[in-house]
Amino acid sequence: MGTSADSGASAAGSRLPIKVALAGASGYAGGEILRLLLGHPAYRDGSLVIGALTAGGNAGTTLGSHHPHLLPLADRVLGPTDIETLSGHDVVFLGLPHGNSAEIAEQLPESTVIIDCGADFRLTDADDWEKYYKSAHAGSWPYGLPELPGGRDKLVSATRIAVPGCYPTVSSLALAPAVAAGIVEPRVNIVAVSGTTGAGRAPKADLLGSEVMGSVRAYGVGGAHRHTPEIKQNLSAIAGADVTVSFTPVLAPMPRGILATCTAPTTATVDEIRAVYEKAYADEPFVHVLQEGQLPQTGAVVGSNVVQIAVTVDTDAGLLVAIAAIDNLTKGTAGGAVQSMNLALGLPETDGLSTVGVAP
Ligand SMILES: NC(=O)C1=CN([C@@H]2O[C@H](COP(=O)(O)OP(=O)(O)OC[C@H]3O[C@@H](n4cnc5c(N)ncnc54)[C@H](OP(=O)(O)O)[C@@H]3O)[C@@H](O)[C@H]2O)C=CC1
Ligand SMILES: CC(=O)N[C@@H](CCC(=O)OP(=O)(O)O)C(=O)O
Repeated sequence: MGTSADSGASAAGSRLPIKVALAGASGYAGGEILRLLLGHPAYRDGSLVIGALTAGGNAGTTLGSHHPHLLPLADRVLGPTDIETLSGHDVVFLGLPHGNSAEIAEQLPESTVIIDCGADFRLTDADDWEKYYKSAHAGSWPYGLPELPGGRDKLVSATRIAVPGCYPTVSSLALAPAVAAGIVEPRVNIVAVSGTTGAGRAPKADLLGSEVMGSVRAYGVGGAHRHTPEIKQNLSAIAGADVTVSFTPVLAPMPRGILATCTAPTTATVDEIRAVYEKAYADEPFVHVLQEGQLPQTGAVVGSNVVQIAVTVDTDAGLLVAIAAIDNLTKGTAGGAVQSMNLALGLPETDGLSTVGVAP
């Protein structure tokens, strides 16, 4: 890890107490950010304070009416998501639907650390953005995935951070070591099963309990899902050349978690591959490469910021098989956002983030 507690104390010290605002507090990502902040050592010792909390149509209601588990903040009334409410903070988290971040970001001072959980600033290629999001490209910001090669350096002292999508987080980390080491051909296939909180909280007919329970279904197939270019961007940057990505998301009847099964052609042995992964992630506090014979499961990472990864080789098929699990709301959004905040402010990177899940 590149950030020491000592340098953290001095960097954050220049802004103490750190005042944090959150836009989209009634949503799933917003609720999870607040859960993590309430357990953050800086909040507990008073050096981080939680300021404005905002929403869209739910402005004027209490946080507790949306997140009854966030008891210490239950009586807070959500404000409107506007510049007046969000000004005057050191850190502003944006947990808003895509397309809402740029207008807010451009009105806040450069010195404000803005951490966007939406997609608006993730893609560097304007054509990709326009093809998948059907709107004008707002630009790109440092990408909030420190475990990617060179990823951490971009976040230290950053004042604008784009938190990755949940599927790109798990898929990129599952494949990055193999791609970086050149032990797979640059053609990867990813099938990832997600819980329903990945779709957000806004009501949608095909996400009604009775539509989702007791059934598993693919969606966004055939390269249509907007996370395809994001995964391709990450892996191609690591490879230094184009990586072809086939990505198929699958919706499962569970609230949290993603299990991604990733394959790529290889001639390497399982021992060679394991050695590559163990070396790549040896110093990463949140990436756990499992022992031979163990397999990741979403139930083991609920509420934690951990990515569990297992790697093996299907020798008959000539394929590397990397399987990875995350909690989409923690490492897949809010945990990644808080980890990025820690790096940006020079706080210890792991502060407020558990490696211990909730099970069963
Ligand atoms: N859920 C996940 O696993 C992940 C989510 N993300 C991203 O995080 C962001 C938030 O997602 P999530 O929390 O799931 O979404 P939710 O639908 O659960 O929450 C959205 C939040 O934004 C507010 N909001 C909606 N429209 C507007 C608007 N026009 N102006 C102001 N506020 C508005 C909502 O307020 P109100 O209640 O008033 O409508 C709510 O607080 C999205 O960009 C999403 O893509 C990223 C990775 C994973
Ligand atoms: C289950 C489900 O619907 N998941 C969401 C992805 C959630 C996420 O990470 O996405 P963004 O931040 O890019 O919206 C989807 O497929 O659209």
